[in-house]
Amino acid sequence: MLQITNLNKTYGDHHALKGLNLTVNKGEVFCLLGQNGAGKTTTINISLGFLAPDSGEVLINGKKVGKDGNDTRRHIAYIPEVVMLYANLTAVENLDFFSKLAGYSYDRKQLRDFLTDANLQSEAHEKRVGAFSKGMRQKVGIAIAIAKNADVILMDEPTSGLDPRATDEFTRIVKQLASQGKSVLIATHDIFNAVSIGTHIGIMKDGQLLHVVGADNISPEALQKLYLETI
Ligand SMILES: Nc1ncnc2c1ncn2[C@@H]1O[C@H](COP(=O)(O)OP(=O)(O)OP(=O)(O)O)[C@@H](O)[C@H]1O
Repeated sequence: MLQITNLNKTYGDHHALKGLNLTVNKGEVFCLLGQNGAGKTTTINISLGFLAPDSGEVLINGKKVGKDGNDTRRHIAYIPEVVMLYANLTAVENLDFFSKLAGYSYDRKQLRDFLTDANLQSEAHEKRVGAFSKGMRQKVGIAIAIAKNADVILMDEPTSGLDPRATDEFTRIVKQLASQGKSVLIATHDIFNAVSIGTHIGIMKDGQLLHVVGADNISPEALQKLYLETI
């Protein structure tokens, strides 16, 4: 579970987060929409412990990011827009490397099973990732999150540059992760995908969350209208 309470962050005299409150319970997918500069990446970076807030706190399963750093890092995974992997290593080797960094050691079959769970086709498991598409790299990133047994998964712009089929596949995997009890926070500009992938959708402007809607209660058209009226 991810709980963000009254988070404030300034860069010089720019107030990037203004008392942000946001909760992602187990099994929820929270899509955070907002213009460039709304504060989405700042929120993710503070949640990961990369940046310290001026005030407020982020709790991962009840433990405070920063203060209980080792406890929170173990339970959180981050999938950036472009997943950074070692080009000369295979998918299995990359997964092995990043799993070991997180303190887990798996045999080859377990590693391949995680890649299969992330929907990476088996022919790609033993191939070097240098030539992988964005969608394939993302699947390795998801396999890393699964292998790490992260309860909270943060994603930045996961569907930008994915073709419709890859977006559909990605949507199914995220729903599966949520059905297993993960809490997923996705920063995105993709309004249509937010409605299909999210359980909740938040619209952020100038460091504040101005609306939170349940994805079941809104059509893509209505969300687009609300978004354009808000930002
Ligand atoms: N290191 C920094 N130094 C100064 N200002 C920053 C820094 N990082 C972010 N900002 C400013 O803080 C505000 C929020 O930025 P942030 O990157 O969190 O927004 P965002 O919603 O993620 O935008 P995008 O959709 O472009 O990724 C912006 O006005 C940005 O210019």
